[in-house]
Amino acid sequence: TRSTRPQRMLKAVQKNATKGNPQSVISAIDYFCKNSEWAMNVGDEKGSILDSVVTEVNPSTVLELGTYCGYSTVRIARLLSPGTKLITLEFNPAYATVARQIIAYAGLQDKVTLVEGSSADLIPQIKERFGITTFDFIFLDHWKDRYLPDIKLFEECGLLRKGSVLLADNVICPGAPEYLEYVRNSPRYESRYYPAHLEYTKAEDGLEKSVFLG
Ligand SMILES: O=C(NCc1cccc(CNc2ccc3[nH]ncc3c2)c1)c1cc(-c2ccc(F)cc2)cc(O)c1O
Ligand SMILES: [Mg+2]
Repeated sequence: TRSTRPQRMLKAVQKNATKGNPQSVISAIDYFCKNSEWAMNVGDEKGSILDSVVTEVNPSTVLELGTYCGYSTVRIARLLSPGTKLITLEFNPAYATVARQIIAYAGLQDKVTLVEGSSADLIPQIKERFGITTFDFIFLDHWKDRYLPDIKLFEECGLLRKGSVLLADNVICPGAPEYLEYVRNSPRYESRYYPAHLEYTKAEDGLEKSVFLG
């Protein structure tokens, strides 16, 4: 049967990247998406903004919602201090299978815990399952209609502390209007929009960075 796009992306990584070299894995995926098939990775333009925010925060505890093929997982994990791990959550088992292999190819498997499941189920379990009190950095890149319910869930579960940084992909395209309205109008967040473009296209998109004020 015909391969899937994530499987073809994995093949491109295995063919064009150097094992254990995260930057070469990032470049191989971007090349594949620009020259072969578009895919919903955060991409190089928004990825550079992600890099700068992660570097600025230098987080000890990290959560990513929406692994897909692991592109942003690799971007984040390659920047973490030694001993720091990130938890990434993926609902689609086929995506998770490819992501594990791409993360391993980059040599970052020891810095990543990939959990299969949905945010609604996992978020309330995080404290007991992973011994985490609060997150320093959260990257939202899963179903766009889950951004708002999930940020409220983070608050309810006490997973945010004064200074926790949430970075949301696709706030323009496909869009997360209710989430934007919430973080931009809530007195509990300081929000800032980083304009960019939808990965590998000229369409407008951007990232919203929101700092929890406690
Ligand atoms: O929709 C998007 N991504 C989310 C997504 C999408 C599908 C499946 C999953 C399954 N993974 C999943 C689900 C629920 C979950 N709960 N907790 C974890 C978790 C994980 C996740 C997206 C779309 C576009 C886009 C498409 C088309 C177009 F024309 C323009 C733009 C661009 C992006 O950058 C995007 O990020
Ligand atoms: Mg995205």
